[in-house]
Amino acid sequence: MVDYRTVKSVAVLEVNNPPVNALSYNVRQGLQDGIERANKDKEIKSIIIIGKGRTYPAGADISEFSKPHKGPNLIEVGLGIESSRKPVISAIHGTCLGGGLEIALFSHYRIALESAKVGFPEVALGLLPGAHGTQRLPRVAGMAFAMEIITSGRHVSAREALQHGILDKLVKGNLLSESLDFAASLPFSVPHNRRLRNVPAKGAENADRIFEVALNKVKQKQNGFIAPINCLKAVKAALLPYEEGAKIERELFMELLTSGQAKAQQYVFFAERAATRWYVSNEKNQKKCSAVPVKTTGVIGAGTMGSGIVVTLLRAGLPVILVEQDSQNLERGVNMIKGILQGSVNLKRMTSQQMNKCLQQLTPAQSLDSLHNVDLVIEAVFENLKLKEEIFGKLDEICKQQTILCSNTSTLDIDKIARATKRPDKVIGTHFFAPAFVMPLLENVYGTKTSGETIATVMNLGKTIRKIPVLVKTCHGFVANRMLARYQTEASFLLEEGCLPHEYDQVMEEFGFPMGAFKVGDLSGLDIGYRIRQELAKANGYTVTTDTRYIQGERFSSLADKLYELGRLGRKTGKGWYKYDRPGAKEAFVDPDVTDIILKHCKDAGIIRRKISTQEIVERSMYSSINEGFRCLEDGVASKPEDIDVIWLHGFGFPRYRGGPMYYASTIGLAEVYDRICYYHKTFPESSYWVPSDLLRKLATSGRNIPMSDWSTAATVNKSRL
Ligand SMILES: CCCCCCCC/C=C\C/C=C/C(=O)SCCNC(=O)CCNC(=O)[C@H](O)C(C)(C)COP(=O)(O)OP(=O)(O)OC[C@H]1O[C@@H](n2cnc3c(N)ncnc32)[C@H](O)[C@@H]1OP(=O)(O)O
Repeated sequence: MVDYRTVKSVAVLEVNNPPVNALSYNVRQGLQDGIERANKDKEIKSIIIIGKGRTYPAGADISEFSKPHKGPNLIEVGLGIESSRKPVISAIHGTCLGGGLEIALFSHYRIALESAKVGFPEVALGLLPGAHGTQRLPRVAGMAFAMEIITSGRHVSAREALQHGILDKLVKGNLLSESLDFAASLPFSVPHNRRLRNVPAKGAENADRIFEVALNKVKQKQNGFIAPINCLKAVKAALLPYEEGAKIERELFMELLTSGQAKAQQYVFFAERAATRWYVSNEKNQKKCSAVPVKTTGVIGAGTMGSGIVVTLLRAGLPVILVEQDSQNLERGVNMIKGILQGSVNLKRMTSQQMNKCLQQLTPAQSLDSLHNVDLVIEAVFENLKLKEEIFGKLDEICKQQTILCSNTSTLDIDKIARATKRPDKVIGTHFFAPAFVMPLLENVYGTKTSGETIATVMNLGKTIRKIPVLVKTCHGFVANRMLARYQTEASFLLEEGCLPHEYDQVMEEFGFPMGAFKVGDLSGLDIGYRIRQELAKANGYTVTTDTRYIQGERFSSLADKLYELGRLGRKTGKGWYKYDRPGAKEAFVDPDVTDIILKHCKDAGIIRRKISTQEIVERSMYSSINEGFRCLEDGVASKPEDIDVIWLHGFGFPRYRGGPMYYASTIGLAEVYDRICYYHKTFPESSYWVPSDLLRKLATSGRNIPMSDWSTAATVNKSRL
């Protein structure tokens, strides 16, 4: 794990733990042994720590946090490095992160390739840099920079790190030979100030103010997360004598390590990576199927979704032909695209030059014929099966044989859309989330006949356009909207039974969602849900009016439709579930008119309102969705619970520190979740989605604590084997 070799009078400790040289037990042991050995060897004058392969150590081994501790800990290894009598140089390339940067800061000198990045991403794992990182960074880079870097977790370029004193020298070319030259230029002993414990933290004079500003910022931007607050407290402790500060860091670290938040965030780290891996069958899976190259693309529909998708493709360097039949709509779409890109320039996320380059790649067109030669088309027209079938039929005639045809449908059956073509193997759903140029999720939806190659191509496309692609099987609503429907329906029933929109939203925002369901409704527009309900009714042969209380025996709330019919479409009309200062404004105010509408609705329907507890709001919103999540696993629509969690984290802003709905269920305990679902099923028999999922029942009543990794397999085995 750590190869020891000597080059002239220099000991080179090369960390060899692919893929990212994480500081696993064997690496820590190897570094400790190597430092001791080099110090004992009279021929050795200095020591270089370097990473083999793609990077200097990118941090502690995250998978070890949940296991019993083995070997020397990172602090012991670091202290051994710092107290080395012979100068230790960290030679950095790739991503020097977390524990890796701590090892570098224990070293006496840091030299790096210009392409390297450094950072403390622990905050994203619910932790703080607990091997004295919070004590050492302020000593080289100052309190303000340390607080910013440690609470944001951002990766800092080598050049910026040099400017802030984190690195001593940048080099090009061969890192080892540059480091050997650097070593040769050093004194034989370690100067006092190269041991960072001997140096005071910079910026002490303004520390209180810096702390307050930083604290306000994290409370605003990372509300609900405890790690950023502990990070700040730990950095502030760097003003104390070194040992005292390190003791405080340790206490704050241990508090985080044992918190549910850190465990959830570490679960998310691995879940996000697991979600990009896909397996449909022995023949259709990531290992066996390769993506085809996508060099040219087309998007159909220049509405909000279509335009957002175009921006996403353009930003990834892909040329796009945007097709919209109506010239005014096309012009509006192109202006929207320009506006979004200009917004990125204003926010300094891209340069004007980059924006112009993107726009040069955009070809507006009014006919589908212009798509004849593209590699991949994404249809983003209104959610209407007939319309989509018609478009796919035409595309099949127009596009070259190899073109992959994608639909941005959010609910419709991919198999039905595919049937409109003679190439069902090349038809797939690519469900983007609004706004498409912001939301990281891409829910890719395969149909019965979609080929492995097509799946591989859109999973690959997801990465190319910097989204998190998750693969699911077709069904009505797929995973995201199928589960969300439960969540939203329960929210609407809670309004009928006693909540007001702001009361409901406050509870779910305190749970950790960035916005409650009613604020989200106002943001998306109440016309969207209205049209979907009308389309669904048409497709299934029933009618929905503002008097409807039941649809095919199922309870239904027409409150949202009542608001729609009053022209309350949400933010865009300045009125929805809330009122706004003007159309398009963001700040929502409680509207007494909405309270009156709700109260009248309840009176007319003979509903007796009651006080609803926070617990009931959270349980009904989350457990109804979780029950549906288990059904998705049961049906094979989702292949693993991690996929569902990633969908909620990146599609709906589920709080990361709770891991995702399925992980959240595991922390509550499946037996408890199941009991409550049974209770709600008894209480609300007219909502069939409360019927407990078979899989959940199996898992909850097995008498064992079955790990999440076994939930999907449990869907296919019978109870006696659980
Ligand atoms: C008495 C108690 C005393 C306690 C004393 C001890 C106190 C201090 C202890 C610890 C403090 C230090 C904490 C840390 O260092 S936490 C870790 C900080 N580092 C990170 O968070 C980096 C995480 N990794 C990444 O961000 C990326 O992987 C990357 C930027 C390094 C590379 O990105 P990319 O090229 O896109 O690769 P992948 O992300 O796909 O990763 C490849 C592969 O590697 C796995 N992996 C990555 N990092 C780690 C890691 N740190 N630990 C374990 N595994 C890691 C990743 O899961 C992928 O695996 P695969 O999916 O199976 O391929």
